[in-house]
Amino acid sequence: MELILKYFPDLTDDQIAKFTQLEALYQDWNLKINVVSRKDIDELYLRHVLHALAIAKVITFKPGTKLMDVGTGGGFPGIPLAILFPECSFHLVDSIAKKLKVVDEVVAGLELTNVKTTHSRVEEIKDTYDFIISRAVAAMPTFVHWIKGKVAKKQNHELKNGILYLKGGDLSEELQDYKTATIYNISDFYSEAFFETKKVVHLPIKFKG
Ligand SMILES: C[S@@+](CC[C@H](N)C(=O)[O-])C[C@H]1O[C@@H](n2cnc3c(N)ncnc32)[C@H](O)[C@@H]1O
Repeated sequence: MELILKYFPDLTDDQIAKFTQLEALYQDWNLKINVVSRKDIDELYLRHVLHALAIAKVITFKPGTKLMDVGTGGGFPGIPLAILFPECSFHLVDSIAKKLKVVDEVVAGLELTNVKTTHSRVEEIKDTYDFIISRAVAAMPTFVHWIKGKVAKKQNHELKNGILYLKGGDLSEELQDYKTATIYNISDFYSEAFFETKKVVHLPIKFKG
């Protein structure tokens, strides 16, 4: 928990309580349904929570912002961001029901009223969102194809709209066709060695006309 407070010192008591409770909930549920590897559970705050919150170092979502986490798995990056932005709504989607079972239990345990989950492939989702967030799900060309038509046209953010994707490694080849993408090095925000090669990619979605 100290790790989270090191980089997010302005958390409310409620947020601190929720981030603290998160670890026990994941440990408990992971024993029943393995969605997070043993090593990752031992370093939950570093590998999952802080990693997810790197998106909040790139943008502060305004109250009312509508987000979808595509391929949320065990709830990342959606759950930590939903704790940090309680006035925004988060739709967590995954095509594997077992993983969402854990997410549903964690959401219930934390009494997160701003999160809903759907068991579905994202291609089947019909709604639109201000931002689509994701980590480790698909290469950008596939991902952009999947979320076509799912980003809302209204632009009420300095970053406008679009995709915020947590990715690792060298992205130059994967992003070569996306000239409007901005890549943020997470090591500029956090000093832990774990983040050395990790990035947040923002890809705005442009509309014709
Ligand atoms: C490597 S896991 C990443 C999970 C989580 N985002 C994380 O970083 O911990 C990829 C997840 O994407 C989900 N997934 C893959 N293709 C999908 C699709 N088309 N629609 C929804 N979920 C998908 C998988 O079921 C899996 O849970």
